[in-house]
Amino acid sequence: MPAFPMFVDLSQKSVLIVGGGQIALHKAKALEPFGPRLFVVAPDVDTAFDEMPSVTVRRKEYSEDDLKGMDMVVAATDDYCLNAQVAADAGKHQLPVNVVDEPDLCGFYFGSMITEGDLTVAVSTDGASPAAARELKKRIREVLPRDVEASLAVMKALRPLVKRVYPDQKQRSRVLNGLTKRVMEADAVCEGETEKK
Ligand SMILES: C[C@@]1(CC(=O)O)C2=NC(=C\c3[nH]c(c(CCC(=O)O)c3CC(=O)O)Cc3[nH]c(c(CC(=O)O)c3CCC(=O)O)/C=C3\N/C(=C\2)[C@@H](CCC(=O)O)[C@]3(C)CC(=O)O)/[C@H]1CCC(=O)O
Ligand SMILES: NC(=O)c1ccc[n+]([C@@H]2O[C@H](COP(=O)([O-])OP(=O)(O)OC[C@H]3O[C@@H](n4cnc5c(N)ncnc54)[C@H](O)[C@@H]3O)[C@@H](O)[C@H]2O)c1
Repeated sequence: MPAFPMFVDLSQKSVLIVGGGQIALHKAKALEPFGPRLFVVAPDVDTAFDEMPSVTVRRKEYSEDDLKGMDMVVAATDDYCLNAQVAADAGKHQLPVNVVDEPDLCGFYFGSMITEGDLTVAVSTDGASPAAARELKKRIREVLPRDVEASLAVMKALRPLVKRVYPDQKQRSRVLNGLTKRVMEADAVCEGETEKK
């Protein structure tokens, strides 16, 4: 059964990452744009974590106490038994857990993600093929308008005004759909002009 893609507000949330190597760092970088407080616990922690303001490092071995105050957990050590223990502890505390590369121990998966301003595209193959998820993400990125971030910023600014001017929901929906197409087309035209120069 495929997993449901739930877009969760992680700002003000605390995420524990157990493990401080390359894979833990990759997970931290994937989470960072979504604004959570990140806590990394491991005896050996990659120095790149020190450059990340949202990260608090605990240089020590994991213990169940580390779960206190957490909203979500990622197990990314190189020790399968420890990762399984983290998953079991998280279950006990009813915390959602991801164990890297171990779908059977996961309560949630990471998707293959594109983030551009307010846009998030996440591709999941439900673990069938992470390589295919990566390839599909690349292809999707190619068909996105180059300035999608700006288009969304314009639509976000216009939306309250349109809501005020068009109290009728159906009419408002038509106007917003029409405006969206025009804004995205205008971006495409500007892009062409920039390329000609
Ligand atoms: C999103 C991303 C991680 C991220 O970016 O954070 C991610 N895997 C990525 C890459 C990737 N992972 C692997 C390869 C090698 C090629 C291949 O195996 O296909 C590549 C490709 C590469 O590196 O080129 C190996 C691998 N991964 C899992 C297994 C276990 C198994 O298959 O049983 C194995 C085999 C280990 C072994 O061989 O022993 C399992 C999972 N990997 C997932 C996510 C979840 C399901 C995602 C989905 O729905 O498809 C899930 C279920 C759990 C999780 O980890 O969350 C990133 C997306 C691509 C991107 O955007 O770069
Ligand atoms: N590096 C890759 O490209 C890659 C790719 C796919 C899967 N993986 C898998 O992901 C896992 C992590 O890979 P990595 O490259 O980040 O490993 P790594 O060896 O760089 O890091 C392992 C981390 O686990 C920590 N750790 C060990 N015992 C601990 C304990 N008791 N408490 C807390 N932390 C502890 C270590 O301190 C270290 O920070 C491995 O199982 C690996 O097989 C790695």
